[in-house]
Formats: sequence, structure tokens, C-alpha cells
Amino acid sequence: MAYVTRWGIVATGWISQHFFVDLLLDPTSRGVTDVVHKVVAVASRSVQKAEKFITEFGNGVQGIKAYGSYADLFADPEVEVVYVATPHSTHYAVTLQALKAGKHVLCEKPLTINSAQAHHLASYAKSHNLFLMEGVWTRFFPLSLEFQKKLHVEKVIGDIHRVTADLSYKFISDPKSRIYDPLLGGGALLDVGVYAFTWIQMACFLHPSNKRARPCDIRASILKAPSTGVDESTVITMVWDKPHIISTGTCSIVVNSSDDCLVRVQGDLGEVIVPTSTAQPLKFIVKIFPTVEGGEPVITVHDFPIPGPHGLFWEADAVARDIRDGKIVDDIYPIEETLFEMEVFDEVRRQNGVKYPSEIEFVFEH
Ligand SMILES: NC(=O)C1=CN([C@@H]2O[C@H](COP(=O)(O)OP(=O)(O)OC[C@H]3O[C@@H](n4cnc5c(N)ncnc54)[C@H](OP(=O)(O)O)[C@@H]3O)[C@@H](O)[C@H]2O)C=CC1
Ligand SMILES: O=C1OC[C@@H](O)[C@H](O)[C@H]1O
Repeated sequence: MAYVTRWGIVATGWISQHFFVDLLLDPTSRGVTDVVHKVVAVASRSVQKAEKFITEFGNGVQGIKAYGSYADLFADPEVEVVYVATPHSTHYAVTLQALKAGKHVLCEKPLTINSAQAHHLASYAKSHNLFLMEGVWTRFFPLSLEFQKKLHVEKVIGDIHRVTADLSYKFISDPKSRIYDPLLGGGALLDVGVYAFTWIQMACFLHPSNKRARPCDIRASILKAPSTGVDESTVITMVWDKPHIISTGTCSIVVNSSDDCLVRVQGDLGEVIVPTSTAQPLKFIVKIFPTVEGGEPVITVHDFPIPGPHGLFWEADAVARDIRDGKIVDDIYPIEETLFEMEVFDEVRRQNGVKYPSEIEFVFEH
């Protein structure tokens, strides 16, 4: 019997629409038979918005409740796990409120805007035996798992020496948008930098010789947006002692990533390239250098088409299995990796004197 996971969706913005559509897809269409997803309720700050969202994107599914406040959804005993998709700066308070109501939580990336908030959420969830995960959906793509296997198990490119990863989008320069607004945690680092960072985590942090150690050196540069002062373009270089790798992660909200190489992992024998979006990857390429002078490289393209609209369902399936199995931390993307990510991001901002407004950098007393 498939386990039925009972979801509550919090907020009705862009990514919530995508998540909702993916949740409503029949899991057997992607070969999944052990879990299914039931959307119990949707909450918005306006009940009309929640109703409209259900009508527009609910694929005719009946019985989904519409709430006009997040608190009402948290109070619903039928909701088992909450998907939080509000702007970054509100993740901490909204997630804490959900946890305090006894709900498991999948919160969109970034989990919080700083590591102090992330540590608070992680310790609250742990001490109350509740599931908590940052929604870095990319980590659950079969492609990402195969990428790690090729690098770390099959060691197809031998010893890894250098890793570069990028995600950049040219966003419309609107100071009121969440991308530019400091009060909503705007800037490249928290919005798209998370993805560049996650590929570096997969290649370096999860390298078997690294044994989950922190990098021994972190250096970062930030170019601030003249309009609002958020980080417009950010570069993070890290040195990983034991696997002996140097990595560079880049992100920007004023230029687009190149479409031919977003991630490049270079090793003794060749390189692995992810050419499409580092958020929603579709293929990776393994290039093995010629062993004889004048020989040709051997190039293998590994295609991973998404069996559905977006690919957020893989992350949802993982959450469902964790909850079914009584796990509070996911194995593929454990909360410890989020804490590490947030600690590095704090350091990146510290080195560059970038602070979010005090209204959003707070930590509740606990
Ligand atoms: N995994 C992925 O690929 C993606 C993840 N994200 C993440 O999801 C989160 C939401 O992003 P996105 O959906 O693009 O954002 P949107 O601006 O489209 O939606 C955010 C929603 O949050 C609610 N909200 C609550 N408080 C506020 C506030 N103070 N100001 C504005 N909206 C508020 C609103 O819903 P309501 O009015 O119904 O309460 C709003 O529609 C971000 O943290 C982002 O990082 C975003 C895009 C892609
Ligand atoms: O997570 C994301 O991925 C896609 C981007 O367009 C979006 O701004 C970001 O939040």
C-alpha cells in the first residue's frame, strides 16, 4: 500500500504553483508506487487568493481547503507536513510557527537568511521529533545522484582538482521585487547562490576523502546592487584540504549563466560538465581525455529528461518516505548540510560587510 502524505501548502506565489502541480501528478507516471501525495489545504494571507490558487492549479481535485491565514493551516489536524514557500526573510518565523504547531516542514531554499536562525530551527525540530528540510529540489534529481556516483564511486575522472559552479539570471531590476528588496532577503547569494553552492557540496563536501569537513579556506567577493545594496554578483572560492580541491561558486542577478557550462568538475582523467540550469539540470557530460597523443577525447552525454512539468516531485517523494519511516532528517539532503551552507554564507557576507536589515536578522529567544 502506498503511503499517503497529507500536505499543506503555505503561500500562493510562483514556486507554490509549480510544487502544487507536481504534487498532484500521479506518482506512477515517474515509476513511484510506494508514496502518494494528498494536498489537504492551501493557505494564503488572503482566503480569496487561496481559493483562486486551488481553482486555477488544482486540476479539478475536490476537497482541498482554502485558508486565509497560515496559522489556520497550521491548526488543521489533517495537515501532516507543511511546504513553506514565502519570501526568504519570512522562512524562519513561518517555519518555526509550523513546527510549534507540531507539523513537519519542507521549507523552500534558503531555509533562513543566516545560520543562527537555521540552527534554531534545526534544534527545535530535533528536540520535538519533527522533520525539517530545506527544499533544495536539485539534490533529489536522479541526475544529481548519478553525478555523485560517477565522481565518487566510479571515479570516472580520477582525482578531482578543481570545481566551478554557477547560477545566474538577469532579473528585472525592480527595487520592490523580492530579488532586490533587502527586507525580503534579496540578492544573488540566497536566491541563486544556493544552487551553485549545492553542486560544490556534492563534488567537494561529499567527496569521500573530505569526510564532511568544512573547507580550510573561504574567500568571497561581492559586488552590491547600486539600487538597494543587495549582493548583485558574488564569487566564493573555497579550498578543501583532504581531497585537495579548489572550488569557485558564482551567482548573479544581473547576468545570465552561460548555457554550455554551469558546473565543471576537473580531474586527472577528464571532466564532468553540467551544461543546463544548475537548478533544474537535464544532462551532464563526461569527457575523458585521450590517453595517446593526438587522440580524441571520449565524450558521453547522460540525459535525464524530467517525467513531468517541473521535477519538484522527487523532493516531495523523499519527504514522504522520510515521514512514513519516522525520519526527521533526510539522507540525501540532511539539515547539517543546510547549517554548513548558511555558515558559509554568513562568512561570505561578513568578509564583504553585507548585512540584511535588523528586522530580518533577528533570532527569537529560545
Ligand atoms: N525551488 C525553486 O526552484 C524555487 C524556489 N523559490 C523559493 O521560494 C520562495 C518564494 O519564491 P517565489 O514563489 O518566487 O516568490 P513569490 O513572490 O512569487 O511568492 C511568495 C509568496 O509568499 C507570500 N508572502 C508572504 N509574506 C510575503 C511578503 N512579505 N511579501 C510578499 N509575499 C509574501 C505570498 O503569498 P500569499 O499572498 O498567498 O500569502 C507570495 O505570493 C523563495 O524563498 C525562493 O527562494 C522560488 C522560486 C523557485
Ligand atoms: O530557486 C530559484 O530558482 C529559479 C529562480 O528563477 C528563482 O528566482 C529562484 O528562487
